[in-house]
Amino acid sequence: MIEISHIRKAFGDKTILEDISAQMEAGKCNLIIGTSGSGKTVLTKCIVGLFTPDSGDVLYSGESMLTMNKHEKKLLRQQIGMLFQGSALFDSKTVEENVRFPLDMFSKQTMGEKQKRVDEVLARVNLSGSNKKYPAELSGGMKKRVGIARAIVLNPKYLFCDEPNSGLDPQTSLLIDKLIKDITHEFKTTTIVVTHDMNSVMEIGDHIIYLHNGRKQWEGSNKDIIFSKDTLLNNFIFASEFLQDAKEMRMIEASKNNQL
Ligand SMILES: Nc1ncnc2c1ncn2[C@@H]1O[C@H](COP(=O)(O)OP(=O)(O)OP(=O)(O)O)[C@@H](O)[C@H]1O
Repeated sequence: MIEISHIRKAFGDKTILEDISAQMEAGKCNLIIGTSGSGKTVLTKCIVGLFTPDSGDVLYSGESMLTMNKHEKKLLRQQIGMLFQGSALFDSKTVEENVRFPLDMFSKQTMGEKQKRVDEVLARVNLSGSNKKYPAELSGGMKKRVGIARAIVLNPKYLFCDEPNSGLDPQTSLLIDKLIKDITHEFKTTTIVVTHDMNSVMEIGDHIIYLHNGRKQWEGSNKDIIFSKDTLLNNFIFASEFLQDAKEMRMIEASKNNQL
């Protein structure tokens, strides 16, 4: 579990994050959502240690990241898998070289052991047989799956996904969401997904943190969201008439189910 407590971050005299506290639960998909510029990336960078908050704390399994020494931070980083926006693969490396990269950096495994692990994670993301391909030969969805394989190759406790659906068609987005959800539940990772994708919010949002102007405006699950009366959240999530109708239908469905 990751706990953030009273995080504040400013750049110069511009306050970006104000007093944000939340818990990211293990074995769950924790989503950070909000309009552009609301502070999602800055908050995520504070959580992974790329930015130091001006005040507040970030606790990984109860231990403050801010007071860790260099060695402890290095150990923590090895427990964090990251899926970057746009996948961030090395174009000059093959799929298997990309996926093996964290093992080359951090593990003392033999080449044979690394190969076995690479094959395992490629199979997990349904890319067996693509080992020798180069990123240029892959579709956007395949690149994301390579990115996911690389993010999980060290068996991370924490998995960060930055806008995993950006640039993907709706059908491929669903597959990527399903993969992230399954991996989270299967390996009990504490997964944090930064997203704009409303479908992801409803499909994989076990726990959602909604930021507005650098503050936590709302927190809850995808089930709570349909009944939320928070106007800002409603305007953000159910922006169009179509989505508003979908929300009403879900509310009717949910209340019917409760009556059964
Ligand atoms: N290194 C930085 N120095 C100064 N200001 C920054 C820095 N990084 C981000 N900001 C500012 O912080 C605010 C929040 O940015 P952030 O990137 O966290 O928003 P976001 O919610 O992730 O937006 P988007 O959805 O567009 O990615 C913006 O006003 C941005 O200009």
